[in-house]
Amino acid sequence: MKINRVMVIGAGQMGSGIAQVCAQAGYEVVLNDLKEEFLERGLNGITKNLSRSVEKGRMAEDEKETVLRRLTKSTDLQDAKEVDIVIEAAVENMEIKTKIFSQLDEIAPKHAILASNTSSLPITEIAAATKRPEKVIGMHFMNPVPVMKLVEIIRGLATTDEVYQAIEDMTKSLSKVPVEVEDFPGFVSNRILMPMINEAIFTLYEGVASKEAIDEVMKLGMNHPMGPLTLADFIGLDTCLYIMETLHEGFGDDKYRPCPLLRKYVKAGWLGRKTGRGFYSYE
Ligand SMILES: CC(=O)CC(=O)SCCNC(=O)CCNC(=O)[C@H](O)C(C)(C)COP(=O)(O)OP(=O)(O)OC[C@H]1O[C@@H](n2cnc3c(N)ncnc32)[C@H](O)[C@@H]1OP(=O)(O)O
Ligand SMILES: NC(=O)C1=CN([C@@H]2O[C@H](COP(=O)(O)OP(=O)(O)OC[C@H]3O[C@@H](n4cnc5c(N)ncnc54)[C@H](OP(=O)(O)O)[C@@H]3O)[C@@H](O)[C@H]2O)C=CC1
Repeated sequence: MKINRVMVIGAGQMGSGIAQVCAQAGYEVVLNDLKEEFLERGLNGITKNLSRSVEKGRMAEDEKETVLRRLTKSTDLQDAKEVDIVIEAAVENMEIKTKIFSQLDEIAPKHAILASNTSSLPITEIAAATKRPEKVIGMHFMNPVPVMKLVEIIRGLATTDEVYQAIEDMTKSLSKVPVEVEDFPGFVSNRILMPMINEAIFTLYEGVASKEAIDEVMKLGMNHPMGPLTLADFIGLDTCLYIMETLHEGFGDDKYRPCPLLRKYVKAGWLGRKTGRGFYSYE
């Protein structure tokens, strides 16, 4: 299965990172979002990353221009007509994702793979919104995409070996390391990471320590590159809450109950770094 043309849906922090690494690996990339301004923001981020690589002498200026030329903007899903794979990285919401997948199923060529970068939602349920569940798969990148090596690959119940192999090959072509996991809520990464972050928020909520102290303990004591509250801000508190809700509902176990403080911050619109305020302020 030959993949040349890629559509990435969602030009947020994940979608723009995925578009960047795909373009750097030589794929033609259509980056789709609802509005032109989100695409501009995503492309500005990509340009900044590439410029930093040029400044550091890791990339030539003409290579940067070549990479940028491989990226096309789109605000119309109809642009999926000529791609070999779509990687969806819109918000972590089942209703939105299933709507996108059922539309893509009508638009994308028959041979096209429909992949989701979902952090936690069941791939089998997303696949059921299409008439090609055998070509639907989870391709879960980590944030920041240009830096992190892992891609978790999740098969839905109907995903074929051929489609799995194509995604594994593509992951390697992006200089990333594929790890296969089964389709259960949160997969492996967020089943382990997100309860740790949620517990850090409970620790703050219960007044056990200040936010700085909690982060310092995990950074200096456990050698984590970022403390859990800084990491939550980095991921996005809305995304953290969606993931906890998926774990809570999916396993029906109260050990996954989202911390009320997390809910409160999301209700306030304090979503972390992307909105300028979360547990910390970024203005
Ligand atoms: C929620 C989910 O579904 C799954 C997830 O993704 S969970 C989140 C997983 N990610 C993590 O846990 C990240 C934890 N944090 C880290 O690993 C590090 O703090 C970090 C890599 C983000 C930054 O590292 P740092 O050493 O503190 O900072 P810094 O020196 O500025 O950056 C290191 C390198 O990363 C690059 N980098 C940092 N942020 C970047 C970004 N957003 N985009 C591109 N490159 C970035 C820098 O340019 C730098 O590159 P060079 O060394 O080659 O110059
Ligand atoms: N943040 C992280 O660390 C990680 C996140 N993920 C997953 O990646 C996905 C995206 O997360 P992230 O990039 O952080 O989120 P962001 O909020 O940064 O970006 C999401 C983007 O998708 C756009 N969008 C929403 N609905 C649609 C739609 N119907 N069609 C096209 N674009 C749409 C949003 O626009 P608008 O602003 O208008 O809503 C926004 O620009 C989620 O599923 C998340 O769980 C996976 C790994 C790590």
